[in-house]
Amino acid sequence: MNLKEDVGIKAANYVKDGMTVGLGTGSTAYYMIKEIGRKIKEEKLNVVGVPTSTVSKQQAIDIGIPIKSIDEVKKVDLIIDGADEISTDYQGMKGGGAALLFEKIVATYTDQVIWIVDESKMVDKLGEFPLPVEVIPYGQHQLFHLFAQKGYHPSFRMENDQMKITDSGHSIIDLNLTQIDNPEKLAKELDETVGVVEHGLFLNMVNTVIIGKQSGAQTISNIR
Ligand SMILES: O=C[C@H](O)[C@H](O)[C@H](O)COP(=O)(O)O
Repeated sequence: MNLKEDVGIKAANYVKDGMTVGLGTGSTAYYMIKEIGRKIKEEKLNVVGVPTSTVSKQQAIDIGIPIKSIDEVKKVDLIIDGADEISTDYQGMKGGGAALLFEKIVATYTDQVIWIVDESKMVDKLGEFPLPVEVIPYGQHQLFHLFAQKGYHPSFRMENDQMKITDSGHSIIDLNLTQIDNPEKLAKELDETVGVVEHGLFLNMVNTVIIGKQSGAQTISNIR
């Protein structure tokens, strides 16, 4: 069974007629977007999608999901998105696909947040996956040194031997932390660091998690 496909399809069932839906990014969200496209075509589902990246936007356009930007809608009813790690207390890390900024903006203005993951993403503590920090290019090497001095083992995100540039023109510094004991403290510290635009800690944000398992998907609702 393709676990990402399974949870993508299950999550699309939360989308009801007339909703405005945040379209997450990544290899799991891909299946959710595909399923919403199918429902529009075959079941005449009537929805508007708010994409969180140029990749999701293009996929939505290609399969006929009507889209609007976050600034063109009054509010978003639901966002369905992937995650890189989810801890046992349902805090998340995102941004492995460099879409964290738009994902966090859309999630912030959304009534209900659903994350879809395969079981490999469930962890005791966040931090094994490198924490993405989106930074303004001006001064980014100073920031890199600052993170190195703090022992955060930074690395610039690369793509085809070039620095990865996000949809909003920023760079990404990944922090190789191994384990994050206090995500709230680290999030606050990064929020207060000049030059940091956003980071991949998505704390106290998710309402529902759908976990793909070989034995059958598990849905955890009413998280907050
Ligand atoms: O920037 C990318 C997003 O945060 C993704 O949702 C996250 O990286 C998970 O992606 P995937 O489903 O491909 O593992």
